[in-house]
Amino acid sequence: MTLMGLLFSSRKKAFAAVAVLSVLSAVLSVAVLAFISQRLLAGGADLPVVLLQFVLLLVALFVTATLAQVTLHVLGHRMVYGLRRDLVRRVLATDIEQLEKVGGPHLLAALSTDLRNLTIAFVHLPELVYGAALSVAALGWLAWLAPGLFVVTVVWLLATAVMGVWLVGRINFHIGKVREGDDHLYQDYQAMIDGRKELALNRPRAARFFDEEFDGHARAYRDHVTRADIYNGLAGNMANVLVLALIGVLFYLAVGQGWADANTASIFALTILLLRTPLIGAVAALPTLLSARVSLRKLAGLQLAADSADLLQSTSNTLSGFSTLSLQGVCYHYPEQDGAPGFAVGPLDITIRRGELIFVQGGNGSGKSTFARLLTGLYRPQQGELIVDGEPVTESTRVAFRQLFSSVFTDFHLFSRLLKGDGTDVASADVDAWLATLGMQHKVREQDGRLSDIRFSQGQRKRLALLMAVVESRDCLLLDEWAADQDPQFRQFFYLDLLPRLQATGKTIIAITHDDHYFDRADRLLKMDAGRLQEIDDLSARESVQVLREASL
Ligand SMILES: Nc1ncnc2c1ncn2[C@@H]1O[C@H](COP(=O)(O)OP(=O)(O)OP(=O)(O)O)[C@@H](O)[C@H]1O
Repeated sequence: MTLMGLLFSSRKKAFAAVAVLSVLSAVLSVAVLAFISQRLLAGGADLPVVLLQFVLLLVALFVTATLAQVTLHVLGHRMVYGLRRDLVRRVLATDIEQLEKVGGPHLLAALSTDLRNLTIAFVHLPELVYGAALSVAALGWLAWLAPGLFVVTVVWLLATAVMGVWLVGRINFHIGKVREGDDHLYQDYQAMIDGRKELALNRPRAARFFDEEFDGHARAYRDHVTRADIYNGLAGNMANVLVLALIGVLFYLAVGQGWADANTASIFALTILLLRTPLIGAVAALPTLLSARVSLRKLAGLQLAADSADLLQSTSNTLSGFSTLSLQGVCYHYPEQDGAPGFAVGPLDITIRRGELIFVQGGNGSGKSTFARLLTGLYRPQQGELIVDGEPVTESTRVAFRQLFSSVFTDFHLFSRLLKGDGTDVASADVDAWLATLGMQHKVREQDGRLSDIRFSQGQRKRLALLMAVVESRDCLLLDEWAADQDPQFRQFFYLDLLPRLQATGKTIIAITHDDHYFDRADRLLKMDAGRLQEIDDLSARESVQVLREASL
């Protein structure tokens, strides 16, 4: 969609008002010129009246031009605000598979660079709209004054525009590269922030990262943005010189060749000088408009979910109270990379009964976390089905299905806001009780529905993430290697005391774990191996897993 289309589609009436006001102020600008040439310069006895009319004309011009610009500015910034809201809502509604495909740095670049480009373009839009209206009004007047000179003017301006097309193509090319450069730079910033410890400990790595990755991208960005600006400057200068040349040509044709009198030629010159400012302004605004066009394309390329009114309304847990939850023939392939096939999981067949405590074990990279993402509905099975109490999960029930789960994944994010699963506030007493259970009561407290602090060690942050998950009071709790960062005492407390306590409240618990000492605490033990799931159903087999594991250590 174009900028104008975007603006027009959402607020038709306001846009129409701006257009009318712009045309009116442009007509008034030309009227001021006409008044100067026809009335003021003519002189006469009624000068006070003429001056009063002149002042009134100027006041009318000031009011309409200001109204047009203010309305367009307000409209433009509202538009950007709406776009920002839509974009964030759509990101929140988009499946994590797509978000992972796009990647964090690209999303950040879209949310910052693309929105900024659109904002800047909207700031320049008033000049363009006004310039276009002024050009039409001024050319109309010139056509009425001297048709011959008008035709020359139009042909000259069109020839200028045709010459400008090549330059616009070059500017557009470099603007596209600048936007790609933004994506690379965001990737570098992300690596620099996430890898701060590694880079601080290894200065040679930091130096090579700076020279080979960041600096290369920053230089490419600099070169493209410089070229875009040079071509733009060239376009501006060319427009300026050709417009001035046009004045010379018009004077020559009028006075030299007798096409019109000197007075008409002067009026043409005055009018073209009046047009020069918006014309140069339009050329100067070109890169911002081209950037906005590239940004609109980039935003469309993210393939985010469509926005809809009920997107963020809290989903009632319509599937609450399930008896069984099954995966039937569920398969999932990661996309291939550099010609190599992606990792494949499945077919997975498993039925989980309400209230069970299930452990999932398996080697690194065997597919446990992928299984967890499929089970929780975060990944869409490419084959097979999720089934709740005999009913397949469909597109319309997928979001509700996800609301069955609370989770602590290995790459969890710790929010400070405490919320129940239905989006309501958590009772302070519950939070305090859980803080005490998790041994965090002296470190952090609940304050206005938030945790007073979240800057803790990884093990402590995981305890708070568990607190967040349990106060949600959802039916199922999924924990991905939760105990891996806990000290031995708390790990023991977790397996022997906390999990049974949570299970006693009716929760179904699926815990991915390598802690084979506690495998016998689960109702069921599942093993993931090269993307296939098998159930280890007798204790002796569980012990053999344990013995094998100990032997391999
Ligand atoms: N985002 C991704 N894109 C492509 N492939 C992926 C992605 N995430 C995981 N994989 C592939 O899937 C395989 C299984 O990953 P998964 O995270 O499910 O393993 P895991 O059993 O949880 O491992 P670990 O015990 O090390 O956490 C990985 O070896 C990797 O090849």
